[in-house]
Amino acid sequence: MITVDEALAHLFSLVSRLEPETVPLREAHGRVLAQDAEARRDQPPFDASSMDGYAVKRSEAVPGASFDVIGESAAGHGFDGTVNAGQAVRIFTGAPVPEGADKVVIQEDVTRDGDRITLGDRLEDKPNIRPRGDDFRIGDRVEAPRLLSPEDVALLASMNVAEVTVTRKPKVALIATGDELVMPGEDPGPDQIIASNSFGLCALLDTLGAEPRMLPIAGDTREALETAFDLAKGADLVVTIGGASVGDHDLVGAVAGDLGMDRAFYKVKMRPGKPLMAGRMGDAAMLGLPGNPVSAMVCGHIFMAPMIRVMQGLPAMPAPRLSAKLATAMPPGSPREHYMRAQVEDGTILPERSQDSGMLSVLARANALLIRPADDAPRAQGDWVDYVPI
Ligand SMILES: Nc1nc2c(c(=O)[nH]1)N[C@H]1C(S)=C(S)[C@@H](COP(=O)(O)OP(=O)(O)OC[C@H]3O[C@@H](n4cnc5c(N)ncnc54)[C@H](O)[C@@H]3O)O[C@H]1N2
Ligand code: MOO
Repeated sequence: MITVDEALAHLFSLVSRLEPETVPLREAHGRVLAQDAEARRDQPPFDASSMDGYAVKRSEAVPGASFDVIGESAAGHGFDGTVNAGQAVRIFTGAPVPEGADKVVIQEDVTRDGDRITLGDRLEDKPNIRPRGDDFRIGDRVEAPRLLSPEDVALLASMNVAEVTVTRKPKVALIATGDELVMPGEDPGPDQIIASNSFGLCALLDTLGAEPRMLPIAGDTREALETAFDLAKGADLVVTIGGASVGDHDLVGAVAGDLGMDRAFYKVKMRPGKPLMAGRMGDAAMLGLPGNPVSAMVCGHIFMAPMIRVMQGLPAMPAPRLSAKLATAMPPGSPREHYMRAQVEDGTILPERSQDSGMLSVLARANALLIRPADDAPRAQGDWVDYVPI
């Protein structure tokens, strides 16, 4: 059996960055920038007022000073003339500051009488002006690779970037295997259960910005699996669920092998997730996940998600880890690296009482996978441990 780190190294060697494509900005959220995007203008494009008030010369803005109001500058409609000594222009937030003015006195500090204003006794020192290019300048870049957040999209819009070049979405085919499985909403027979893993993994793939495709459930026969692999053609990654262990009906490895899968490894020294397999299958990478529902989801976070990120052009990195203080002592760990379902709250982490890899209710209420290294020594309450947020 290989370690989790060794398995990840194999998985990274099975995938590479996909081709770039250009998409409208509206579709950029959650995509990974494949080419730097460049600001097409300065922002603000002119010295802009940050408040509603009066634009004057800063040197004249002293308590009690009076000015003639000679015009108005509103957002979208600037003032054409110049502000000279003793003059003010009525100005609104976002409007261009007129020539000659270098301060905006907020209207709360001003008394107006017709076209004459007088400043109050206590004035703010701030100019209340956002200088041209203060936010960004023409040619400034958002650098690739970058997973685009809603804030990035807002910035790109402001830069007048209407389209971005991003990595194409990884196409992922999901194959659930097992005669016992039926789809949610169907009527299960007495020995049957509902297929849950492909739904959880599809949802995870959605959040990762991939393009999942759920194939029909494949029964435990060679023919059914061959048909499923055939339907998966065209995918960048084929993910099978179940049938990975050593039982008489666990056929995934054998069928994939017969179909030409070049296996990189089988079995990882981890809990849950031991019977994991992976390899190359024609143009696609293949990841065989164990069927136990928690094992499949944990492997989704620990192995599938980092593979997707590499296909998107992001660096080859394990799932990001944080650390927290243990809320309780723990007995010695097991010989396999253990990803324990746990709850993190206010910087402390509490492992769930049940760590059965069939218990989805436990996984669903957990918000962390507490990582115990292989053969970990007993841990005291208050010890720092690593975890992967989920
Ligand atoms: N003799 C041994 N038995 C088992 C071993 C072992 O080393 N020696 N490993 C155990 C471990 S660890 C795991 S994990 C499981 C994995 O087995 P498979 O990948 O072959 O998965 P299945 O047998 O097909 O299913 C296991 C379990 O999960 C349910 N399942 C499967 N697919 C789904 C799905 N899409 N949605 C919901 N539930 C699913 C299935 O009904 C089984 O209950 O093997 C252990 N056995
Ligand atoms: O590895 Mo199994 O995934 O421990 O339940």
